[in-house]
Amino acid sequence: MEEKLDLLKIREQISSLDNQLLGLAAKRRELTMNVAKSKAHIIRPVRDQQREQELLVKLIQQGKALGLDAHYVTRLFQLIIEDSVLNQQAFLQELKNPNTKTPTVSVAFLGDKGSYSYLASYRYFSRRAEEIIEYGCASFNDILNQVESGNVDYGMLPIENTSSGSINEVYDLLQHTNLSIVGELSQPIEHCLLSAGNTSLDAIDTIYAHAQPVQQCSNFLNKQSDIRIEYCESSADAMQMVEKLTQPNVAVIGSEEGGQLYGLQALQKGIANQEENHSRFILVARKPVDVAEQIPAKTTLILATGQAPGALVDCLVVLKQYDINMTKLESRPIQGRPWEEMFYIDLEANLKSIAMQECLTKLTELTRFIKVLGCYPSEQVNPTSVPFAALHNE
Ligand SMILES: O=C(O)C(=O)C[C@]1(C(=O)O)C=C[C@@H](O)C=C1
Repeated sequence: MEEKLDLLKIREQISSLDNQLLGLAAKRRELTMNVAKSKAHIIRPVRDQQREQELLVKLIQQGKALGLDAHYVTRLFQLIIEDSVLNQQAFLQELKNPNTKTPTVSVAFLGDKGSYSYLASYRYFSRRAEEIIEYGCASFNDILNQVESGNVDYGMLPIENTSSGSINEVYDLLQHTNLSIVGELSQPIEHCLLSAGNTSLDAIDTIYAHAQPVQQCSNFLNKQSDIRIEYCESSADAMQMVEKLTQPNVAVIGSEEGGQLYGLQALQKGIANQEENHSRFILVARKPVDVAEQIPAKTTLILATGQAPGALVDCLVVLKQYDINMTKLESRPIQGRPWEEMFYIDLEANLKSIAMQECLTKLTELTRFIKVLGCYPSEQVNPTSVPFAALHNE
């Protein structure tokens, strides 16, 4: 009895400390927003990795004196700094594009509540809007139509995945749209096998899933004998189906978070081929945005070269001349022109920079067709590493 009382008391103390930690995290966030306001005036980059490293090294030393290990302190503060960077970026971006600031946004995404695109939409706008009007769509084409017609403000589209690669259908649709890419988001995708009610893996003979998760979980699925895959338009459709059937022999591939919306439980977690499974999403809108100078920007282009030997190489040499880094190069066939390719290129550059403008002029001379799909803030916050000596007591 005494032990139980003790446990309750200790837990109360822990909860009270956790609450204080949250209060401090909120105060820190407020201070970093003041930093962002100051950087808006003096036009300094949001990221200062030297300051981050000094901060981490000092915190590791202070943590050691308190009995906290270096890796724990590093991970904790890398996460806090990532939040700080992303919030500062969102703030500066709103300042640069005041017309885009609205408390309510309408977003079209693939599938219904609980789909990966639904979760990505909520995550992206958690820093940017107070309310989301959801618009679940049956296809990628429908998402673009909803934005193009003015029915919704934004469309969220998956573009690539670390295990299954590029999503070709989305690339092909981007060739023909007038919409602009205004944002990106990298979202961890944690596939689970979910079921309605109590059952076991052995009892499952039918799995409902979207084609992408099936591809990304092929190793797990190949190991299951006598399993039938029922393909669905989206992961949300698949989850709805399994919720409706409520049978012990059916399961669905989806996220645990999404499954909770349908009362589904995880039979097995982490079933993707690659442990680190991430999808990159792009956000499209009718009007392009400008990216604040303090933020790392990406510009996405599509271009078609002539059939001359080395035509693509000539374009890449121009990027090298202007010291512009390319983070992705994808090629897709051009409809009606057999064996000709359209190239999609992601560049680490702000469209409004002099280098990018001059580079575009040169690329235009070298290509048959060129179009800027958008310039948007890069959401990739690579954690600052700490020197080996700081981590290892030296
Ligand atoms: O000190 C700054 O300049 C900040 O922007 C704050 C902060 C932090 O959260 O500590 C965030 C980003 C920078 O890379 C460095 C530090």
